[in-house]
Amino acid sequence: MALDLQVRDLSWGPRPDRRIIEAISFDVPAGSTTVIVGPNGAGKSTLLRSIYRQNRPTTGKVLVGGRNIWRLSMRDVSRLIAAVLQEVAPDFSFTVREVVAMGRIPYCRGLFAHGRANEQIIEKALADFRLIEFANRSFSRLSGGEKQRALLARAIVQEPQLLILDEPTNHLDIRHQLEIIEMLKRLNLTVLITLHDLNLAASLADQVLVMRQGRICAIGPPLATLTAQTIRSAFDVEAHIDHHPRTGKPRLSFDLSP
Ligand SMILES: Nc1ncnc2c1ncn2[C@@H]1O[C@H](COP(=O)(O)OP(=O)(O)OP(=O)(O)O)[C@@H](O)[C@H]1O
Repeated sequence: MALDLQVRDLSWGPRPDRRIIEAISFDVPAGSTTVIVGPNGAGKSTLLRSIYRQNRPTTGKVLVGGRNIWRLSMRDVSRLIAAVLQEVAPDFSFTVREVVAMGRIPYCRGLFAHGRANEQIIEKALADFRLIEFANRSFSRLSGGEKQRALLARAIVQEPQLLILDEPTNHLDIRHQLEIIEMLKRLNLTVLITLHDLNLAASLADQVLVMRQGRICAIGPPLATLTAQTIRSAFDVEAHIDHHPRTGKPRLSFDLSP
């Protein structure tokens, strides 16, 4: 069962006189996907960190399934929300299977998951993310894209109601990018994700949230938000938009403003 996310009047800054995100309010309906896009420094990662309890909001609140996440224990939050954020992946001296198994910690007493049900969940994620051949290898010896897939698998085995992902495709080759997008579409989860690739955003999103200078500058379905005008105002580039011949989704190409 997926739960909805409600973000209300959320602001955060490192100091009282410096706000990086300001007055952000939006909903992600249960089971749907919202993609956050915006130029470098717009505040996308800061917004995700403020939703995932890393930044205590300066103002506002975050509700998952109607529950204020700051009023829940960390264990309860870990059963509700899984996140793969931009922080450099720690140099774990664990195997890939062990890293993925850590996603089961919120459901276990010890550090590693035991029992048949846990093992099945972990093996399925290793297979879904094409990690079987790396399962017994040290996480620290993987390539950037392989690490990314292992961290995504760890988030999925957490069986969250809400999945928060910051640029999960940035190290992936095109095949793995498309596989991750297809997998996210199939999950019955509420997903909040940042992407720089506006074509991937158009293909995945039920809703697109466009950010600029710490604020929302557009929010709505891809066809209403990924317009030439919004893209010009957020990114200062010209966008040419047609439609993918098979899927009918918006297809975007860009050049610099004359
Ligand atoms: N803890 C912090 N203290 C001071 N400034 C910060 C802090 N965290 C982020 N910033 C600044 O806030 C702005 C927004 O950063 P953020 O990482 O949220 O942007 P972003 O939209 O995710 O960018 P990118 O697309 O480059 O990843 C940047 O100018 C960044 O330097």
